Amino acid sequence: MQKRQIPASGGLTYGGTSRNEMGMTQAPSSSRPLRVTRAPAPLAGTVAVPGDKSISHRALMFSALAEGETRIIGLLEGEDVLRTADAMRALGAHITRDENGRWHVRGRGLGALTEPSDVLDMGNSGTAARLLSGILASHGMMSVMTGDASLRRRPMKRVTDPLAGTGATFLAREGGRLPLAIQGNATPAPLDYRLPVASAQVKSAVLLAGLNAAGETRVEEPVPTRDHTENMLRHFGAQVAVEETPEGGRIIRLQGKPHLIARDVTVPGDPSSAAFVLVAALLVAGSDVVISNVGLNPLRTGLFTTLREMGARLDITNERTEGGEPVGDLHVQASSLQAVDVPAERAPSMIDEYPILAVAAGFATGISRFRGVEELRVKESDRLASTVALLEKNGVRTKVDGDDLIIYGTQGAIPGGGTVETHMDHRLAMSASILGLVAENPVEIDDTAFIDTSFPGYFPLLNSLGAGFAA
Ligand SMILES: O=C(O)C1=C[C@@H](OP(=O)(O)O)[C@@H](O)[C@H](O)C1
Ligand SMILES: C=C(OP(=O)(O)O)C(=O)O
Repeated sequence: MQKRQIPASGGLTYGGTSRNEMGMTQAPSSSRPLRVTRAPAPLAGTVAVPGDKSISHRALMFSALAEGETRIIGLLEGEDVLRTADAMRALGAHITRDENGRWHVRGRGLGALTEPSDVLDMGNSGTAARLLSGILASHGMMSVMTGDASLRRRPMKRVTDPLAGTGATFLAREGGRLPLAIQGNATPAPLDYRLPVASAQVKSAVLLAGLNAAGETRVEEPVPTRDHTENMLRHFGAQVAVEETPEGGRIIRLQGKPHLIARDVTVPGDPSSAAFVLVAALLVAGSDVVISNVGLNPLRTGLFTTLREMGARLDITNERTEGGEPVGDLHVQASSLQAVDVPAERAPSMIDEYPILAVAAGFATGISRFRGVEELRVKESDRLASTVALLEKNGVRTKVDGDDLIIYGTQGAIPGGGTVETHMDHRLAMSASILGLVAENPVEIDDTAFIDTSFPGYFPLLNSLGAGFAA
């Protein structure tokens, strides 16, 4: 198995993917299949998961738009985020990593990014592609963005439709998919947009385009989504006002042309990564685990609420605020879980956690229903279909009812024995690995390489708790 190196100032190598001399992503150079057998013993110990992916992307992008040098502590060094670092370098920011693992970004200042001389390759990352499109649309230059086979399948019209209102023009493939050519506008018009889907990526793309637009950019979201963009833009000096609507949504107003100034950013542990360790500890009998320094932004913690409703023994200790975000330590003990009915409004606060919640529901007692999970269809894989296949192949019955997913719990007796296809989806691979730890028969996973996009060091971390993965 080849290990990806962390670059000091460029020249990335990737574990799961490779690039040709044009900088374009090739099919995964080598897949990493894995056979997972039951955990040999209870999981025990204390671990810290890598930095938050959403916050890490934003820290690199916003610091590249600020004046001065930003220091980032705890940046996620996963492939998705390294793609963003690579892209911001290609746009003129100076980005390095020091020997203590801190990242330094010398920004260009708002409106001062330079035209990239080559295609920007966003790899597997929807967040990188969508947020960057807002920045590129509002700079007077021509750029082309692409990604790997998974990202090239994902919808981009959800961002290019609103961004066209700035005066930028886009040329994309059928259905608005990558590769995407963008002719940005140096004097973009500010947007006033109501999100048709609950998406923090679309909200952020519109807000980022608004940075370089004179006047006020307004975004209305029917259901609140993660607000890291709003929080971090304020941290860098922008004026962002947020108002709750009587219907439970939010209106965000950004004043254009702020003076963005470099500020240190401390990245908390990613709750979406902690989710896998948490569910493993809940399901492997006798486990007792602490996950320290996990981000607890209330727009990210829907899984914790849901697991508690299922009967999880989950305590949050040492709650504090770090770098403007709430953080704490999770203490989790193996628990006997009951089925749950997850309301649709909760989906944005746990959107990436459904595959691993599905494993917990498959192990639980009773019939669970996850309501309104249609957005799962447009992730790294069609996660509704791939989560169903993960469970069904391992002997757990499921049903898709419109946009709801129904899971028939096995009362702690998942048969296993299936071969799981992960479709270039890191969350599917991690969910399958946890299912394998508690299933009665070994589980085969076709490829675990994409785990490096969001959770480098995943298997060693779980093995330090006693999981016994052969990876
Ligand atoms: O803004 C972000 O950082 C993200 C938003 C979510 O996507 P959507 O905006 O498509 O829901 C999430 O699934 C993704 O992993 C990260
Ligand atoms: C959906 C995800 O990420 P992205 O949209 O950035 O590819 C994810 O990490 O689960």
